[in-house]
Amino acid sequence: MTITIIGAGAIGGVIGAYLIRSGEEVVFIDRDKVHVDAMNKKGLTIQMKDDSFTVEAKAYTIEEFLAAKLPVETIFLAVKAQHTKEAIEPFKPLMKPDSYVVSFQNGLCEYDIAEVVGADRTVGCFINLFADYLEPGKIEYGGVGSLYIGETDGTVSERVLDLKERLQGWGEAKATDNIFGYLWSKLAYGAMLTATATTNEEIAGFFAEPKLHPVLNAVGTEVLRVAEKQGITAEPFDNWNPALLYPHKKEPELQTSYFQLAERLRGYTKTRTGIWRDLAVRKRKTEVPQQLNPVIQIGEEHGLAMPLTRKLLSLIQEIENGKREMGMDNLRELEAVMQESGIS
Ligand SMILES: NC(=O)C1=CN([C@@H]2O[C@H](COP(=O)(O)OP(=O)(O)OC[C@H]3O[C@@H](n4cnc5c(N)ncnc54)[C@H](OP(=O)(O)O)[C@@H]3O)[C@@H](O)[C@H]2O)C=CC1
Ligand SMILES: CC(C)(CO)C(=O)C(=O)O
Repeated sequence: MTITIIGAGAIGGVIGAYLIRSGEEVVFIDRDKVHVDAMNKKGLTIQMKDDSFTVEAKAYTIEEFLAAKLPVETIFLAVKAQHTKEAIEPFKPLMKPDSYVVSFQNGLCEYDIAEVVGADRTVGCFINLFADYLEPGKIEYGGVGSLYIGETDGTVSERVLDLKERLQGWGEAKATDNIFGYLWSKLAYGAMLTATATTNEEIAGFFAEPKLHPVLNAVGTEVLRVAEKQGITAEPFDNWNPALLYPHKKEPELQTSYFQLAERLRGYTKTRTGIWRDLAVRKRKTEVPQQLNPVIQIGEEHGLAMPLTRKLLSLIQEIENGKREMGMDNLRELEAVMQESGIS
């Protein structure tokens, strides 16, 4: 069965290249024609710390793919959250009755996908590897992380087990009956990482510095409260264990886990978030509103004021709009909101 990857950037590129290498039939669709042409001409290169490999790749722009009238079977969606719906819509008419879309994204994109193709054709995925698009035809695989596949209704279906097997070509993918537990846990962790992206500092330094832990804790706690209200059990992964932070902070284990996380991140060649990269390098809008607005909205529905998440979103949007510089002063503003709110 062909895997059609929509969005051949950091995540789509890494997953696709490994699957091609393991013998899967993979087709890439990306809106960046220069990248598409480079992949077709010289293959797709995955650059790691001490190694690299190149695979032959079949890639199309959206228009080229639609003109070729190729069928679509399994779709892996790996665009930034704000492009979710527009990325799938053109391909919906090409999907077969048993085709489905897997979200290789951060956030709660599964809900957006379900609105386009239906909940029964949407499969959830949590991914925590670290990667960056470097140049046309070249992706940096900057650090290995977990990958879980699961149905949004919590069942472990045949297609989930099949995907898990096929993804072994990338690495140790696992099936889960609690995909939203991973996605909400990543939303909390991701909000903490988003706070780091308001500065120019590396992520590892935040987890290594105890003075910065209170503000990270407050940002993570606010999201985990919403998850709890939703009846979600947030899952641990890759040295991040939400149960050490919320509902009751468990020290000294929490601090020890942050030091371990810092150690893990120091081994990665990708040292900052994709959000930081969009702001500082690629100079474009981030996916932060698509990730944080739903959390704020759901939090408010539960009667939570969400001051830290709101402040974080406004900091990022002001940086996007050129109204604010990146820097540690932004963290100080977040700390002030933390103190006012009493959240720790
Ligand atoms: N990078 C990472 O380490 C991690 C990323 N994630 C998540 O994975 C998702 C993908 O991120 P990432 O791979 O970093 O993003 P990238 O920007 O590297 O890749 C996305 C690619 O999709 C292309 N694209 C955008 N819109 C469309 C469209 N409508 N049709 C086809 N292609 C399109 C983009 O083109 P253009 O550049 O022109 O917009 C880009 O080439 C995000 O939700 C992110 O949060 C999760 C874990 C780790
Ligand atoms: C920080 C990271 C790598 C965490 O998975 C990420 O999601 C991104 O860079 O977009």
